[in-house]
Amino acid sequence: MNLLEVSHLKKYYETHKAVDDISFSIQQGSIFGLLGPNGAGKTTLLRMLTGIFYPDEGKITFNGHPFDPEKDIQYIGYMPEERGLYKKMMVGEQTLYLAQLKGLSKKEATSSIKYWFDKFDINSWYTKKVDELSKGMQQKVQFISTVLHKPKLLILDEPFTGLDPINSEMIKQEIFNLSKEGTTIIFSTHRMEQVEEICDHIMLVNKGQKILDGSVAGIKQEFKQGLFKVGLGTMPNPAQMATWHFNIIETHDKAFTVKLNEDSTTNDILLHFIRQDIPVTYFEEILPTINEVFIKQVKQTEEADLKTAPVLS
Ligand SMILES: Nc1ncnc2c1ncn2[C@@H]1O[C@H](COP(=O)(O)OP(=O)(O)OP(=O)(O)O)[C@@H](O)[C@H]1O
Repeated sequence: MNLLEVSHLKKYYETHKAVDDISFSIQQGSIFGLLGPNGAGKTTLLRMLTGIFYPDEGKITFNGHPFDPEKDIQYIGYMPEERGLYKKMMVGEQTLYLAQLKGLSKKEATSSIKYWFDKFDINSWYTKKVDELSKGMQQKVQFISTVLHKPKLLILDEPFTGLDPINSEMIKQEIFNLSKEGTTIIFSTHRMEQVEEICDHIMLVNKGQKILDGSVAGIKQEFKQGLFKVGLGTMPNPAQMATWHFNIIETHDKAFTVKLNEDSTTNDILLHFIRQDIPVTYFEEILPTINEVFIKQVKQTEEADLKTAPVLS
């Protein structure tokens, strides 16, 4: 089931098209990565999904019905990139206030706060002012404040900024746990290695438009280039490497990166060595990283834009 369906969404700042006809859907429980270079329109899009902005055009369907920001906001948790805790308020008092704003009773809020503060072992922070916490500690409080009301849709904008590796790991595990329990997560970041580790689906936007949308595994398959790593037990001489089935791209000792030619198959690579009695110690397909796909796609749209731009005389 899709928790969110977005259809032909548009948002303009005067004449500038910040979000320009974007459509996509997100399955319940998915961890969906929203990617794009600076100024692509991600924040504008997230603000429409959280009811902060109304779209100029298009439709958002949330949990099977037309999105109603006033009613649905209690089912959404949004951790924006600019953090929004009140600096002079005590941590406990503040989390209680934020949970009640999201519709929890005082009793429910207190019990949820206890659960999360125990889990993160931060009970001693309860009576501290936000001001007295480090940036990373504030980040943890902000994360807790975003999930206290058990949102159906959790939107996290750069949730790991300022966190050390241990705290990043803790938050990452919580993201996985929440997804397993059925929470749908939109995760916006510029850190591509985190996208590979965390997301099951990604959407890439540039200049307000969607340029790629699919499962992480599917996108890696779509952009693969027939590259393989072959490890050999003995060093072949140049004549033993010569074949029309593949080209050698890189050599490291007895390990080779090869590019398969279009009419050949992976078995042709293996047979090439086996027939010559050269032992194959390992064989692995090299898939592109999401970072490589991101750079390739963004560059491609920039080049296409340059070609269609009017020539100034
Ligand atoms: N309040 C505003 N008024 C006018 N233009 C705006 C406003 N907010 C954003 N923009 C413009 O809209 C475009 C999209 O901005 P947005 O903040 O949504 O991008 P982003 O993808 O979140 O970028 P970043 O990764 O840098 O945070 C940019 O060109 C930006 O300059």
